[in-house]
Parts: sequence; C-alpha cells; structure tokens
Amino acid sequence: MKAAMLRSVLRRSCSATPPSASHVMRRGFASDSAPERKVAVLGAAGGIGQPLALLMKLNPLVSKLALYDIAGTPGVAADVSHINTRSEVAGFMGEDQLGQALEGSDIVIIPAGVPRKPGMTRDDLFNINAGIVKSLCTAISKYCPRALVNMISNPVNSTVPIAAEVFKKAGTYNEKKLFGVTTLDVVRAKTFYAGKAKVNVAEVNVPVVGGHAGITILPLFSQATPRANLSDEEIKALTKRTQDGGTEVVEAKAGKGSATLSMAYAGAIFADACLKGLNGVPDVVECSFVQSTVTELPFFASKVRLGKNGVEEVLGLGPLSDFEQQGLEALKPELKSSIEKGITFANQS
Ligand SMILES: NC(=O)C1=CN([C@@H]2O[C@H](COP(=O)(O)OP(=O)(O)OC[C@H]3O[C@@H](n4cnc5c(N)ncnc54)[C@H](O)[C@@H]3O)[C@@H](O)[C@H]2O)C=CC1
Ligand SMILES: O=C([O-])CC(=O)C(=O)O
Repeated sequence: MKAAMLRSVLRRSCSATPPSASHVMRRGFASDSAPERKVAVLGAAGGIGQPLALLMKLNPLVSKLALYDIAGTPGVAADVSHINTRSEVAGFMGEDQLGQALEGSDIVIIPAGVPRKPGMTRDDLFNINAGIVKSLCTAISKYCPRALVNMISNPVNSTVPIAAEVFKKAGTYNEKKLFGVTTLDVVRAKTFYAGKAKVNVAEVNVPVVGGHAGITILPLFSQATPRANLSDEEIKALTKRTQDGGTEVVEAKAGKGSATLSMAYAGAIFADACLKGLNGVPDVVECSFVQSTVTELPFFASKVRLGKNGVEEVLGLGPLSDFEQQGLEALKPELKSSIEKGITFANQS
C-alpha cells in the first residue's frame, strides 16, 4: 500500500465520528502547521506496543515519538523510524533511559505489563502489573507531570486509581489528565451491533460505560445509532459478547496473549482524540474511564469531552433501559472493589 494511501486510511479510521471527507476537513487532520506534539509509548516492544507505535507514527499530529520498553526498543524504533511520515522516532531501553523517553511528552500511552492467558481474569494480572504501573507513573510525575496519561495496562479498573494515588503523593495529580483506555469496548460494541443490526459499521455509535472488565463493561445499546429494532434477547447477547470480547480473543489465542491489534487500533483512536483535544479541535468526545461524579464511584467510564487541558467535561449517562439500569447497579460492587484495591495498593507499598 502506498504511504499516502495508508495515511489516508489511518486518518479516516482514527476519526471519532463517521469518516466523510467533510468530517476529515472539520476535524483538522494532517496539517504541516499542526503544533509540535511528543507522544511516549511505554511497553512499546510488546504485542500492543509495536502496532501502536506503527499507528502513532502514521498520525500526522505527532511530531516526536518516544518508544520505551525494558527490552527490544532499539529494533522497533529503527524499524518504525524508516516510515516517511512527520514524526521523529527514538527508542529508549531500560530504566535509566525512562526519564529521557518521558521528558517533554504531551501524551504518555501505557501498554506495559503482562497479558492474560486462558482461565485468567484481568484482576489476576494485578500482582505484576500494579507494580509496573506504579513505577512508570512515579517517573511520569517526575519527568512529564503535565502529560495526558492513557492507561491501557490491565486491570484498568485498578491501574487508573493506582496512577491517581501515585500522582497525588507526588503532588502532580490532575484529574483532567488521567484516562483509562476503554475504547476497545466501544470498538467491539460498534462492530457487533453493526453485524447484528445490518447497518453500516462506519456510521455506528454506541456508548460503553462503567469499567473495563466483565460485567463492569456496560454497552448502552438503547442509545446506539443508527437505531435498529433488535429484540431483548439480541440486546442481551450483544451485551454479553461485548463484555466477553477480551476473553473471546484470549481463548482464540490459546495462551499467546490477549487482544493486541484491535487494542492498538483502539489506543490509536483514543490518543488521536486526545491530540485533537489538545490542539483545540471542538467537540471531540470519546468514552474513557476517568475520575467521575456520574455515579457514587470515584472513577467511572462514560463519554468525555476532550479539550486543551484533557477532560473538558465528563458527560452523563443519558436515559437507560431497564436492562441497562440493572446492569449499572450490578456492576457497582465489583468496580468499587477494584478501585479500592488499586488505592490500597498504591498507599501500602
Ligand atoms: N485496556 C484495554 O482495553 C486492553 C488492555 N490490555 C493490557 O495491555 C497490557 C499489555 O498487553 P500486551 O502488549 O499484549 O503484552 P506484551 O507482554 O506483549 O507486552 C507488554 C510489554 O510491556 C513491557 N514491560 C514490562 N514491564 C515493563 C516496564 N516496567 N516498563 C516498560 N515496559 C515494560 C514488556 O517488556 C513487553 O514488551 C496487558 O496488561 C493487557 O492486559 C490488553 C488489551 C486491551
Ligand atoms: O481481555 C484482556 O485481557 C485484554 C483486554 O482488556 C481486552 O481485550 O479487552
């Protein structure tokens, strides 16, 4: 595929709303006059990190791309750096290069940590990933305290509260700048809905709220557009498939990890939305797991308007069906306990 064609595919695929030509113009993509923006990817040599590095290299809003991992980044960086797009690419390996990787970053994307194997829950990753996230966030508070943080590492329901506590302790916490990346849930909900409703997937919008694990993932198909006449049974099945989407991939990969390619795509969409918000593009809205007053829980995923300082507005849930209302009440105890687990960990160790 020619470079220009690839770039155009990415431009369209990364849009938060349908990919029409006028939309692309409105959203102010690809411009040589776009401000300088540095993006750092931590965990860049991993299953998500590598394709995410590729997609961020294709994003014309990025001027510098820093690829950090504990091993393997020189090769990934050398490879990606040959692509003839705007950003300069540099690889950083090992803890003593972490500061350099982070310095000056506008956005830090974190897909560092272990993935699930069949039979595991995301919470089973807590023991290893909590420590990784804690140490990376400590470095962020030191080297780029004003960066937007896009947390991908699981369990997101706990790693985001861990990050918040680390930043609070360092005196750098800004609730507008910390995001749990739940975009893959939205990507899945859109795909599954389009398939069932037989509508053009490019036109589909479905908010997904709550958290990012099992029943805490709550797609709001009653608000899906274009509207379709699906039965209660079909909505129930779509909800379950969205909630179990990660497990579907873990089982299909049979021990070789979890979603990487679709996650890289989702991570690139979310980072692109953050970049647009930073650059002052109006009406950039994505779902994300953020500090929230939408429910009584301190963190919750819902639609968020992104702006020059990160979160500009956390949007409410809108009208819920009875089924969704029940789902909302059912998810709260699990989400609450995952949040508390993260907070306790960050303050204990
Ligand atoms: N938020 C979401 O929707 C999703 C989250 N994930 C999560 O993303 C994480 C990464 O998944 P994969 O890329 O498939 O795993 P992977 O094992 O392929 O890659 C992880 C990378 O992190 C690196 N790493 C480990 N410790 C590090 C440290 N201290 N600093 C920097 N890098 C470090 C490893 O060297 C490795 O290259 C997992 O926790 C997984 O559960 C996966 C899919 C979706
Ligand atoms: O399921 C997993 O472990 C990875 C993940 O978060 C997802 O694919 O949604």
